[in-house]
Amino acid sequence: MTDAHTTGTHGTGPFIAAIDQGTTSSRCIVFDKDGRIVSVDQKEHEQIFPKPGWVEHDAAEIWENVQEVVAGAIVKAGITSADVKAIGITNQRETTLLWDKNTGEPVHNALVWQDTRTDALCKELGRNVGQDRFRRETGLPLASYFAGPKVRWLLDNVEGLRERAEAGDILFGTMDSWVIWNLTGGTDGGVHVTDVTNASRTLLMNLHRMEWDEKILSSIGIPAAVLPEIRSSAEVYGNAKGGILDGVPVASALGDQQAALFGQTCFAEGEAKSTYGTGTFMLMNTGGTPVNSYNGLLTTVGYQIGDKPPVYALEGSIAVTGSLVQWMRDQMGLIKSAAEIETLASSVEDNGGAYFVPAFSGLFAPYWRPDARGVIAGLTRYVTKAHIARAVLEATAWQTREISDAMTKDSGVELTALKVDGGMTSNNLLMQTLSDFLDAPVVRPMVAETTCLGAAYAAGLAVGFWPDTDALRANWRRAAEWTPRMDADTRAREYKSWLKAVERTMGWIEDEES
Ligand SMILES: Nc1ncnc2c1ncn2[C@@H]1O[C@H](COP(=O)(O)OP(=O)(O)O)[C@@H](O)[C@H]1O
Ligand SMILES: O=P(O)(O)OC[C@H](O)CO
Repeated sequence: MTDAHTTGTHGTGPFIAAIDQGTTSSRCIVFDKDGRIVSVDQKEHEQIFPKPGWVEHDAAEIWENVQEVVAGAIVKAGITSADVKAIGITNQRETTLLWDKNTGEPVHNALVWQDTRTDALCKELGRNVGQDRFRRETGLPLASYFAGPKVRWLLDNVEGLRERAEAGDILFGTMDSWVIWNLTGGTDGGVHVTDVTNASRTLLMNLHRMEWDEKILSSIGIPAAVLPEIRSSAEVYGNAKGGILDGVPVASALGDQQAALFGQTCFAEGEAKSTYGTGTFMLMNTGGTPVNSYNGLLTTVGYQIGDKPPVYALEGSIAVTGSLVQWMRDQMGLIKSAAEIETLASSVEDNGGAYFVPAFSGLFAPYWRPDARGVIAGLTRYVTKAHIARAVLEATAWQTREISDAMTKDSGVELTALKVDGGMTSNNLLMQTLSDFLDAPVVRPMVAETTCLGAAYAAGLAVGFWPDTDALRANWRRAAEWTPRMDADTRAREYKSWLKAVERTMGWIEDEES
């Protein structure tokens, strides 16, 4: 690893504020013109697990927290709304909310992206409508991960909701829409919009036309009256009404993984980033045309700046990475803090023959198998908790390798380097392992908060705070780099064992159980 630190004093303003409404917390960061962090405020919200496989959030709590962290970040920065030229929004994607437009009340908790309650519904839709149709029109496989089936579940399961939705009283949104609607006035004239990146995660948007797909809407059974207007990722949707940022333009929205792609300045075709948090999401910029995936990736929108044409991306989504480390800490009690996994794993030379495939809620990319469940393979009496810790970290690295292989097959582009960010990238052993398994350099930027940075960049472009993407590229600075050290034979042998362990996870859940 090499270090190339540069820290400087913050500029004197003006500034851009970005709100990241994430899976576990909401945060607000104020950035200066050089893309440096001026202040941060963050608040966690409750994770609600009503049944196995169900995950919900209280959207009213989230909106309260968003207002708190925005005020917190502005106060910490010692500035006023006059110093803030625009607000950008980024968000956990797919998490689905319906609310009453007359009262502003959510009709149910939000159904979180990890929630698997729509598995059976997706199977039924696959039989009736066909998997291919969804792939072709929306770029996505039919899976419970995405928003559309969650909307249908709510309409079917909240009493009287379908009638209210058809009468035009109910609004649907992912968390970007919910935050923007509230920020711009809520029941007092709030704008009901989403951006192309978030819309591309619903299974409802036609990826080629960037419009809601009427045929798909009618086959899933969702009335068009609930849908937000689809807009670009960088334009002024409206001004904040009330609150500490009253009057400031709300000027960007991007799903958090697309925001990280933008914040990592992956503006050229073939550039890729991977974000290591609760889950891991690798995105590669594929330019102006959507690339079909035949290897289990998602075709998605990377970003769209104002009236410029959209830029597409290929994505590999991994459901469980950082959350496996949390599981080791909270459920197994094998470590006291997430950081301790590195010390434990470093106390042994290798995995001792153990491979851990964390298919806790099935496998996402590149398999899309809801019937898979977690497996620790290769156990002997020799294996210690330190070997398991090592296998936990290797699981994240091998899953990235599988996605990188799929990306090369789909795009024809060989990965020359991977830009990384997210909480797990503070783990040096993991980053070295990743570079070893990918056989490519792994690079981490100075500003690790690339998600908020991407939203700030898009908002700043929309209001002319930054002139163009070249100015943003100039802000990107390398903080650390890891290069491969593993020999090719070891890599090939280990990869084969990993793939064998993956095989063992499949088909654990029988049809009737799902
Ligand atoms: N040193 C570490 N080694 C491995 N995993 C870590 C480490 N530090 C944090 N994590 C994991 O990273 C995740 C938090 O990263 P973050 O980017 O904040 O996630 P998110 O945005 O998804 O909430 C947690 O799941 C945690 O277990
Ligand atoms: O909020 P995060 O960082 O866990 O990201 C969640 C993803 O957007 C889910 O697709």
